[in-house]
Amino acid sequence: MLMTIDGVLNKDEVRQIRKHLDQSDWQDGTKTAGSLASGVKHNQQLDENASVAIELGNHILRRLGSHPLFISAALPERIYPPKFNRYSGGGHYGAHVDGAVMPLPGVHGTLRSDLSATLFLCEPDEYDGGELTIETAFGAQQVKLEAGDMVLYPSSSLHRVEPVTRGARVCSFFWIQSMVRDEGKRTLLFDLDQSIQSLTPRQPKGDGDILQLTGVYHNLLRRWAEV
Ligand SMILES: O=C(O)CCC(=O)C(=O)O
Ligand SMILES: [Fe+2]
Repeated sequence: MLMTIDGVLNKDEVRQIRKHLDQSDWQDGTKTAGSLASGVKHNQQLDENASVAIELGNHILRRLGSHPLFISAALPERIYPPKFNRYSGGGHYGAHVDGAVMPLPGVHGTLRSDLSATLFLCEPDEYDGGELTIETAFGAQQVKLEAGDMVLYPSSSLHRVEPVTRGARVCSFFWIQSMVRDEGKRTLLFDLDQSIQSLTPRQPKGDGDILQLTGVYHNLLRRWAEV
């Protein structure tokens, strides 16, 4: 499932984050390209060990942790510390698939990438090009969101970032290991949860049917979650 999650950050937060990012040292992104991406990556990234990257990343993680739509859709078990990238002057990222298993920086342990995320930190009118093009079963989808909005898509998808021909595209990007690895099962749980959420305010408190549906949700999660 490819979905957008609006308002992960408000415009004030984006402004603050951009103020820090625009003053930061950006490195050539090819330095951190893994074997799957080498040769196709032409962008800039913030050093993931820089204190500014760690602090801004933690702020994004706090916002994600209290975002009901993100939790419902991703069922996160682990989130890679958010990274930051910048494309300008024709910068682009050719077609690739993200690595399946990544070492987590700073700790012993790894993350299996089930979902990939891009959180936009600039408005669409600040740059030309730069669409995130994701191949899906229904054809290629082009994504270019407002600042503060985020796209979530399966890490198994072939994707690319189109050349930025004017201005600069600044984003945060990261990966999520979900409690529910299987995309189809995760989508069923998301649909069930969203239906329960929309029915709940319309029914009397303690309604037996909603209670039963909520039980079904948790019992499916109990069967499918790997924690
Ligand atoms: O910049 C983006 O939106 C995606 C970046 C990306 O695909 C990656 O770093 O693997
Ligand atoms: Fe990628």
